[in-house]
Amino acid sequence: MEPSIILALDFSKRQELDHLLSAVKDEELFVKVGMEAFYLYGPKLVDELKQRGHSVFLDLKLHDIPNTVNKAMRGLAGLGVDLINVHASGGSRMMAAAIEGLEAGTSAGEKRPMCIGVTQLTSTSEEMLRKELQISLNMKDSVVTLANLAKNSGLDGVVSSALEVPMIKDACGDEFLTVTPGIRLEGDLAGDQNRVCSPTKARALGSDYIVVGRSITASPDPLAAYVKLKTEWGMTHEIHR
Ligand SMILES: O=C(O)c1cc(=O)[nH]c(=O)n1[C@@H]1O[C@H](COP(=O)(O)O)[C@@H](O)[C@H]1O
Repeated sequence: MEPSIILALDFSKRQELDHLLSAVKDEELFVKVGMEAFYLYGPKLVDELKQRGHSVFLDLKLHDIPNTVNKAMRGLAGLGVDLINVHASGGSRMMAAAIEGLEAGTSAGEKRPMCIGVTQLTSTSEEMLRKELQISLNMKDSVVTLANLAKNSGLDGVVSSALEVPMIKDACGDEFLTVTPGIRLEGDLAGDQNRVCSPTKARALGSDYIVVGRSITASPDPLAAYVKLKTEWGMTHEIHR
């Protein structure tokens, strides 16, 4: 059973990353390693986090031709991460190839990493969708279309804003995982995020996991921020799968 708050380790300085980890050292953690840290510190960092007993979400948002994604996932599966992602807009063949690659790269007796598809990034607004990306669907319909595509391609869930979770659960079922970034504690700046939500509201909307970066990492007291988040999200909220 892992904690359902995913802490984004978005750092390019190893010292800052270690400082955060030492602030929350007594917590049972589900951490996320994204592009910022992985491109610099790579598989070694993932290995260290696993050695410390943390659950790890490797957030590299793969988006390429099916063959490349398949081969990349074969290698990444060997890192022993718990959760990994692709962009759902890469299409059904790409997503199916990702799952095949993960299965092929997972050693016998081990559990393959759960794989989720990013629907629309939480930094994307309704206006960007329409004007820049020229997508004729509104945000909720676009997110649900991509969630259905991800489900039918064999993925375990999706990344979206918490605001779209009820529609995703209606369309794809309760078991289909929803992982929701764009979480802000009251008073925190949204920054580059457009579709933001508080932890309390995310829980009420039925999110399975919330992803939190700057509300904790940019806080002068990261442990206090993490504990506040845990309280608002609900300490007893656990995922059973
Ligand atoms: O896949 C993700 O994790 C992700 C998808 C998305 O749509 N939006 C999003 O913010 N994220 C990640 O979630 C984290 C959010 O960070 P904060 O905005 O600092 O809480 C970052 O590491 C993003 O890369």
